[in-house]
Amino acid sequence: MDELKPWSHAEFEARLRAMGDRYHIHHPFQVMMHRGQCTQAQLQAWVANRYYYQINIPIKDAAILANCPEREVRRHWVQRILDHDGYAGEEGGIEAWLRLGEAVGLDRETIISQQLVLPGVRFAVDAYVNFARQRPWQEAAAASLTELFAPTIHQSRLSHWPDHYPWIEPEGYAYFKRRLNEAPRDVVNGLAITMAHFNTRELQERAIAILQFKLDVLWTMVDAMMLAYCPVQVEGWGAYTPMNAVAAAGS
Ligand SMILES: O=C(O)c1cc(C(=O)O)c2c(n1)C(=O)C(=O)c1cc(C(=O)O)[nH]c1-2
Repeated sequence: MDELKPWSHAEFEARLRAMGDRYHIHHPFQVMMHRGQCTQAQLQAWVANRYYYQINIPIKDAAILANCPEREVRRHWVQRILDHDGYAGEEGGIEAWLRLGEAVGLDRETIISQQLVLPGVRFAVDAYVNFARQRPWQEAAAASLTELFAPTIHQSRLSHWPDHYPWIEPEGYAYFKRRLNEAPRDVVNGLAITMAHFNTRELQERAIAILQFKLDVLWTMVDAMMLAYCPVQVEGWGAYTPMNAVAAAGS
């Protein structure tokens, strides 16, 4: 049987973008957050858990660099590490995330200690880092393409949280503002790599599967948080409390 023809770049990109239907913006925990239905304890728990993602993004990007023999690609990709870690005169995204944590009422030692990070969140984030370590760098670059959908979620937080959660210190919003500038630039670069490398139908379908894997990482993180921080009542059984959720919920 003849091999299927590759999709045109336009069709391939459209198929990648269509996967935004499965982005974590549609997860019930994110929907609750978006509608202003989260308690302060739930928002704090989300920020503390997401910290584990934030600190692992530059480690993931360093793994991509380590696997990439192309200087031109590294010259661009290294900027992602600097965005998060910062450099002289630039505090970086991780510091901005810690300030978001403080703006929602956490103290930075608690966040940095990772004591609130749930096992499910840890497993999901570690799966992403391990993917970047073990797979060809072009595959890991394609996995970053959930960033296609990230500006929408960052913008919705900037637009709605100040009304819904007036107790959040305005200082906390710096992280989301930064990402509005950084993510579109990353996407242009990530898409160019993906278009160039995944150039047969088989490889294009592989790219779709990789993006689904990454969507699953993000979805699984919020699944773990929802189970831990939104009370579930099972008849004849106590409330569900994973090991370290009690301290996080502050109840
Ligand atoms: O708040 C979010 O919903 C969200 C999602 C994602 C994403 O889609 O992976 C990223 C970010 N934020 C983000 O801030 C960020 O720096 C980032 C880097 C990456 C990546 O895969 O390299 N994703 C994301």
